[in-house]
Amino acid sequence: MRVCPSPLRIIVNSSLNCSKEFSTKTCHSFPSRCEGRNWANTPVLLRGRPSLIKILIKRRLSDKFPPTFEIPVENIRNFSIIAHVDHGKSTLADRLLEMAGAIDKNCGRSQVLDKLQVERERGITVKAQSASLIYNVDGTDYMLNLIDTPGHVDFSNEVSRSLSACQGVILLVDANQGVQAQTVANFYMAFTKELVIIPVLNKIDLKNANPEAITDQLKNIFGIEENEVLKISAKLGTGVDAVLRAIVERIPPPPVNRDKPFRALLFDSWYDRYRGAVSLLYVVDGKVQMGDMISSALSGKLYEVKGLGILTPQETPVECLVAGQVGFMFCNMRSSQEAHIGDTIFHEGNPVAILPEFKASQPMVFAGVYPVDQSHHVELRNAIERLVLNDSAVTSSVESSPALGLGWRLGFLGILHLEVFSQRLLQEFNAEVVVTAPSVTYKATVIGEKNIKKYRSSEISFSNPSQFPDPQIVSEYFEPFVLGTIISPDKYLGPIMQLCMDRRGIQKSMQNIDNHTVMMQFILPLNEIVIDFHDTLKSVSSGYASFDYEEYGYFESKLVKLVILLNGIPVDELSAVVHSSKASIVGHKICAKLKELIPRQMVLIAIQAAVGGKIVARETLKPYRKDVTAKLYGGDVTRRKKLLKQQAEGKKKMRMLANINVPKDIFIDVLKRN
Ligand SMILES: Nc1nc2c(ncn2[C@@H]2O[C@H](COP(=O)(O)OP(=O)(O)OP(=O)(O)O)[C@@H](O)[C@H]2O)c(=O)[nH]1
Repeated sequence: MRVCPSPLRIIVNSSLNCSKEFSTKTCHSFPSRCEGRNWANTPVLLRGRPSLIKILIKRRLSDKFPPTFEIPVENIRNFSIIAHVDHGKSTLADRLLEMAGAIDKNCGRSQVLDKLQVERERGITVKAQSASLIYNVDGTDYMLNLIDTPGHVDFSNEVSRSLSACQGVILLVDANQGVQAQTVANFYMAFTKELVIIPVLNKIDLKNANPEAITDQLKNIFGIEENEVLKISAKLGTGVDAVLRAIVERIPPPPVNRDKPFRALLFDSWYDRYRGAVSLLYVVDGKVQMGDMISSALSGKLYEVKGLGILTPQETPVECLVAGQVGFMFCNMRSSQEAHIGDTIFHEGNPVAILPEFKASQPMVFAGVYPVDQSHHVELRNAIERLVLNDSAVTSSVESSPALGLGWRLGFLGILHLEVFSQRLLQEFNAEVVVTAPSVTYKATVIGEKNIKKYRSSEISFSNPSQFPDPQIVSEYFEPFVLGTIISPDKYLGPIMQLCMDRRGIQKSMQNIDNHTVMMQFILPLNEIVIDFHDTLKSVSSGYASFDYEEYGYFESKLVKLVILLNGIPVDELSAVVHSSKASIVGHKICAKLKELIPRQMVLIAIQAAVGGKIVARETLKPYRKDVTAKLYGGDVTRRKKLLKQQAEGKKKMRMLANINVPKDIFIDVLKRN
């Protein structure tokens, strides 16, 4: 808590949630003005005696949150809300927060737990967020630790990470759309972890909602009985109290022991300028207090606990965290790599059994990320390190490119993940980047003793087309496949089958989940789905089909390197690895797309695609000289200079490839098929 001199400005906590400011004439009106609102994080302008205001604030905070160790384990419930994209997870989280009094109904914000700018702009959750609520049922206070998770498949890592701190989940299903692909994936994720599943149908207020039919779907697919299903409207708040009661009644308290030595699972972290790495802990045994010396099982390093707190959903400091609780801790972890997701934290000199580390998701797509200006290399390195701390699914290694300089090859769970990451780099760290064409990781078996020695193994992996091994030294190439699940109304079956066949898919199964809806499984090459499969699927099914996928292993494939040449010079940054049957089609598409994307320049540009020295496609971009001052007849010289300056600024946004200026976003845009 910070108290500044007159006029008094009190910020109980610096991360603002309800950012309305208000002022009062005297401090005596403070309690009444604040009654019933969540003001713990609100900056308050007051005139009065600081000491009195401090007392009022403390009293109010302690009203809501008794010292955390006073809450018995049997009154704690840890749960996540899981669902398909847009089925209403964040809206339900808002209602739960409101009903528990953690946020004010009139604070003027929705989806309160979607804190990132990118989440608010895109209207999707990309980062799981926790909140601890105190909720009273029949005269007993319960501490509910809720985690709102993302719905998109590219962020499934966030869901599985969150579930490791929970004993139950709310499986939310849109009563209009019904069971979708991520509903199935999320259900099985919770089911295999043996968590209690509370099925909840949302959006029953919608005119087209059909709760009875969707209840049947839940029964057919998951064997969920009708009497287990709750029906709510998260938007209007209808039935949400029954959800809170079900959480208390159906989900068991965490299986923890407060008498054992301290042991906690580090399951999320973020970077703070002043405090370094902040870790989110699920305390499994014992308790941790301010000033304790703790150790990390993975690094063996020692730290002194400098701060502890719970998220309410604002950061609320506490003196200690006890077994069963979810809370944050900072302890002078200066380097981002020190806060390792899945690590076990314990008291110094008191080793404990290491908690099972959860299986990290493997990155599916890789792309080169380079600073727009090489002089910003160090700043970008720091930004990437800090962002990776908050997004543990991203992997990174250093790489360089003749055209783009020094950069990193980053691994992502999908294209949306890549786009969100680069958007966060810009918004949260002011780091503008060039992202190269995304690619998946291929494998090859190398032959010849000399070559095996050179590569140090007979099997090599590569994700960058520039590392494509010479076909003469390779006996087989392998590419990764996924098992895709598609759920759609049956009237779109034809176009969906056609799309999957076009993408080299093999049908594995088909099941009716009700009279109008089918669930299909296809084995698909990952490189055929990473870029635009989801968008195309949506467009062929008028938006009704949903898609989810999981790894299915590597299979032999006839791969070739499709080299793109600009005026005869090969450009690795634009080249791609493709199946031989698709080389010509993809080559024509890339050349046509490049013709569209590269601005006409003063020289003629030949755009060619080649496989093994044979040209498979060609486009020609005619020369053009743009005299921006041509329209000026006489007039002031400053106008002429202004136009030339604008033209020079435009050129700065271009990258030089094979002596040709190209827009910096060309690498991703060229792969988008539409
Ligand atoms: N009519 C109606 N609309 C709802 C209800 N619940 C949520 N919505 C709307 O559904 C849309 C998606 O809601 P969100 O809460 O963002 O969904 P989400 O599941 O958190 O979305 P992701 O995190 O992106 O997966 C928003 O426009 C909400 O206003 C409801 O009960 N009734």
